[in-house]
Amino acid sequence: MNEPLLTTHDLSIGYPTQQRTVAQGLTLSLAAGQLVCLLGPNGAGKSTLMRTLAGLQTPLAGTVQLAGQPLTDISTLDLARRMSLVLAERVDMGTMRVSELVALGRAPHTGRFGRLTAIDQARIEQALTLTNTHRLADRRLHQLSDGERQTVMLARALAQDTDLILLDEPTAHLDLPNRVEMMRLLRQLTRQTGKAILLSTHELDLALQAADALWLFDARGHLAVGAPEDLVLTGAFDAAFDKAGFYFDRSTGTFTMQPDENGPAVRLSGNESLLFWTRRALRREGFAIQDTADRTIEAFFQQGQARWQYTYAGQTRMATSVSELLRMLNTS
Ligand SMILES: Nc1ncnc2c1ncn2[C@@H]1O[C@H](COP(=O)(O)OP(=O)(O)OP(=O)(O)O)[C@@H](O)[C@H]1O
Repeated sequence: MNEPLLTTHDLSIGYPTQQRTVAQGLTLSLAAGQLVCLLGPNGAGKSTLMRTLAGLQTPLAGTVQLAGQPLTDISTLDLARRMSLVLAERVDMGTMRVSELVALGRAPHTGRFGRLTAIDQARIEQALTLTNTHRLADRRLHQLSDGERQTVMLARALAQDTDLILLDEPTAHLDLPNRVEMMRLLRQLTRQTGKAILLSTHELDLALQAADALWLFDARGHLAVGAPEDLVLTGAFDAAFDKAGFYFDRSTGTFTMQPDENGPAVRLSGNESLLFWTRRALRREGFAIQDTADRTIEAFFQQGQARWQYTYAGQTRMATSVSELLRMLNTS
């Protein structure tokens, strides 16, 4: 494990004027080269922790240290050279061009007159290339979609070229392929450049796949820390998002709606890929799936076409789609 870059000791976070403690006793560590995802239900404390780690909010108690140095001892300029922050809130940048915004990422490095050197230009180029935002460089910020703006904000943070990057919900406005791409890029950055990245997200599935570690808040402000798989296997993951009506299916790693199971029981066998989707449909419709049931369904492929053979009370019928199968079950 690399040296810790960001550490907290017995940290309490919250809002003193409202007498609101969001979480306490947080002793955390983020190492160089690590991608950590901060997860938790709405209102658990993710943004509050992010802002406190970035020095935008004063801790109620305890300390935050960057490479062993208390955050409070680091000047604003030095902090900007070592830590970049992308917040979820939309910032009104007026008519600034994308290329100008990304160049602003170099401000902590460019000295009094803000003149860009060849190194600064190279970092800006690299940030635009990595985030695939070259094509937007001449556009004005108010002409971007929310997802494009989010990616451009990451480009600015990359141009800042800090060892530590904090991102509050960087995938919030992205479509699925771009969410996956963003996670892949962040993971690649930690691997190739040794940067430490902490991001808060509601993308549980992607976080489980991409993160080296999770910091997982539950609704009461308790924080569990560990490898994604360990937090799933210990039950911490289910518990953090515990709510009536759905459950975390450990065999697929997804949250699933709790089935009503008020319909008759069926026995299901056959081709694995068909079984997965047939099971989903049966559960949604309230059928219980049991190995001892009288109603049996065999799912298989015949000349490349999916088929479901349904047998009940000595009668066998063949369905050519899931919806046809459901109709048969609901009428017999
Ligand atoms: N300025 C504030 N003053 C007082 N309480 C606040 C303030 N901002 C947030 N809170 C409260 O602090 C708690 C944590 O909020 P926070 O925004 O950190 O949660 P979050 O995990 O980021 O939520 P979400 O997933 O909804 O973005 C919530 O109960 C919230 O109501």
